[in-house]
Amino acid sequence: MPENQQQSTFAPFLLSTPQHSVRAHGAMQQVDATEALAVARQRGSGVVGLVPFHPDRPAQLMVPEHLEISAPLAGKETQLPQPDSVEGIDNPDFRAAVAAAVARMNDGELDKVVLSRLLCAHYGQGAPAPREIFNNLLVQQPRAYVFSAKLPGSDSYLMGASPELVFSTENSEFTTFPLAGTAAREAEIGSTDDAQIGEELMRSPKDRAEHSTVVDDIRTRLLPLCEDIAVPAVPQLVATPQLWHLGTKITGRLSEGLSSLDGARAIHPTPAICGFPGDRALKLIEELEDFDRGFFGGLVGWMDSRGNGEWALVLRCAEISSTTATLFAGAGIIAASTPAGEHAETGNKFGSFGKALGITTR
Ligand SMILES: C=C(O[C@@H]1C=C(C(=O)O)C=C[C@H]1O)C(=O)O
Repeated sequence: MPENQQQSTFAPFLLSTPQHSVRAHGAMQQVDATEALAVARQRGSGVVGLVPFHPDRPAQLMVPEHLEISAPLAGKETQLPQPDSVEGIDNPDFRAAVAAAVARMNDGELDKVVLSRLLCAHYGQGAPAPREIFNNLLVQQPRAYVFSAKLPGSDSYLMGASPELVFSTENSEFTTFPLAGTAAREAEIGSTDDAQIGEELMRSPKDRAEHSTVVDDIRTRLLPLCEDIAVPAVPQLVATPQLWHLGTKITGRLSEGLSSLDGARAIHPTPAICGFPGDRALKLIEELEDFDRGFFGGLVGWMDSRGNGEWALVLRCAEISSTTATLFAGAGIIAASTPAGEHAETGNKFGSFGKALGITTR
């Protein structure tokens, strides 16, 4: 099948987690957040979609004709053709932005900001088919929220393998599992050295400070919306095939009448992807980043007609057009951050999507 036909038959929305997969079929009705559940109920379906990073921008939510929930999707790994060039491996502007952010923190303006950058792979002969990239992600990132969504008004797809759950509910029980604090798994996976890198991350004052800023803010924002909440005092180590993260699994009971999307939007964007205080971090991101995040750093997910579902952070992702793959990666900056360190961290984060494409990212 010619590549463009293959792209057009790829599902408009797919999400596969270690527990199940969610696939949208048939015509998609665009809805706004206030009417989404009523429409889903009326059509005997659910809601799928994306919420942008910027809290003031409209969400891209759909009620599909059918919503199929089944077993996790299995992929098949393929080696993809190499791009002609990759732009952004070294990004001096990003290092300068980190230095500027650190100066603002030393002036007492804010505690944390997440700054991100792009890596663009150019394919003169046409980018690999979204289906093939998606299959590689499924095989390579088996514990992630692997997602693909067709972007509104274009032939491009946003896809990725996110390790981070922003909010899920099952009846009124909720879970949010923020990650913040990162180390590259540079030693052989499962070796003593690998474990030691994780332990060092657990003991790192810089990463623990970055992490508690996130957990404290999420607790503050959720308290008015829930009946009870349990926040572990100490984070745990969370592994992806490429990285160690600090993570805290927060659980509780949401007040009656609130959906999984209500919960997710109450804490989005968390300081794991924006910063603290949120309004100052958002302004600084707009000042220091030279591109529009769009859905990067937003939410991707689904819910059933009763509002139960799950919303993951749009991370470790790329936008795939007919001739390019644009990868996104960010890192939490605090006063103790260094430009070279955060540049290396974002290079490592590109690596998870980079593996699916078979490209070097640092
Ligand atoms: C911003 C990204 O990741 C986020 C930032 C992290 C950090 O700064 O340590 C860790 C996990 C994510 O919350 C990304 O992957 O692009």
